[in-house]
Amino acid sequence: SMNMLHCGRHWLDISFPRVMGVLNVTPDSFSDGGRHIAVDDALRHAERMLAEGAAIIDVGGESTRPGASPVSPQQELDRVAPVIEGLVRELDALVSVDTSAPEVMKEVTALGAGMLNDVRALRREGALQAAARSGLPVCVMHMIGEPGDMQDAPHYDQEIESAVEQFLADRIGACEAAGLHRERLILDPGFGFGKTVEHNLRLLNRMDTLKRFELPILAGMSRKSMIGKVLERPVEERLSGGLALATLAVERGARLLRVHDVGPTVDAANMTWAVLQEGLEP
Ligand SMILES: Nc1nc2[nH]c(SCCc3ccc(S(N)(=O)=O)cc3)nc2c(=O)[nH]1
Repeated sequence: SMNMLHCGRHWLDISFPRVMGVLNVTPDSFSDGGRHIAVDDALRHAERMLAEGAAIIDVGGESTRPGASPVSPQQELDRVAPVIEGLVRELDALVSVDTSAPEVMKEVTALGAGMLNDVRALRREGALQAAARSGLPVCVMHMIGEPGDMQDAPHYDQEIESAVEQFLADRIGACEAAGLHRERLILDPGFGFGKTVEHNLRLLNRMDTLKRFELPILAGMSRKSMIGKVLERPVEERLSGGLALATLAVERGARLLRVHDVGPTVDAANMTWAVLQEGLEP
């Protein structure tokens, strides 16, 4: 139904805004010697985010920040598999996996992942089929180009919100044609993926147009350059800006917020929700 997402062995109530905590499993922390320490560190970080109110932990084996270089599915799996196993077995966490690779989707589903998060919106060969077979909810996100070139003078022949809306409508159609029911989809405008700062600001301001799809919306703006460029703050000083964006995203209809600073964002989202609901729902 609209308000509950079936995420493998978890049911996620999205009748109110939920926070997704970002867990970095960067390659350098997984050099052979450091693997176990790095996995333990990751699990402790996840435990803290869960204690701060994260409903989901988001793990990715491929960096998709601007300029990042591609990784093989095996490299992705080597990075995320040990962490997913720990998250599932030790913390019983609802785990979202950032991947575009069908092989990774299949393997992480077997490991107990609860959600797939594909910044390429299942456009890779075999991804639609793998996502459909997983039975999991899938976040499909708008991105133009690849991380290596997406920020090279991003340009659109139409308004950004129309381009994003058209792209997501097309992906919803492709998913349904592949037997992936639209109720399993989460939509994401993809802040920072092939967009200028002005594109990102306009996109957030007009994000309520995505409500027409009647599907949950995910927004990921935490510590991104749209904050840095407006406030002229380095990445470690972008929390206040990020909370302003999270508040606006909830007001514009987002139900999932992908962030690094879980506790503060949970409070900002809950405060915003209380105003929108004009009270503390039973
Ligand atoms: N669904 C979903 N998944 C995501 N995974 C990531 S990783 C962030 C990569 C990045 C870093 C920094 C900039 S920038 N140049 O704007 O600061 C852009 C992209 N993000 C998202 C997001 O939003 N949604």
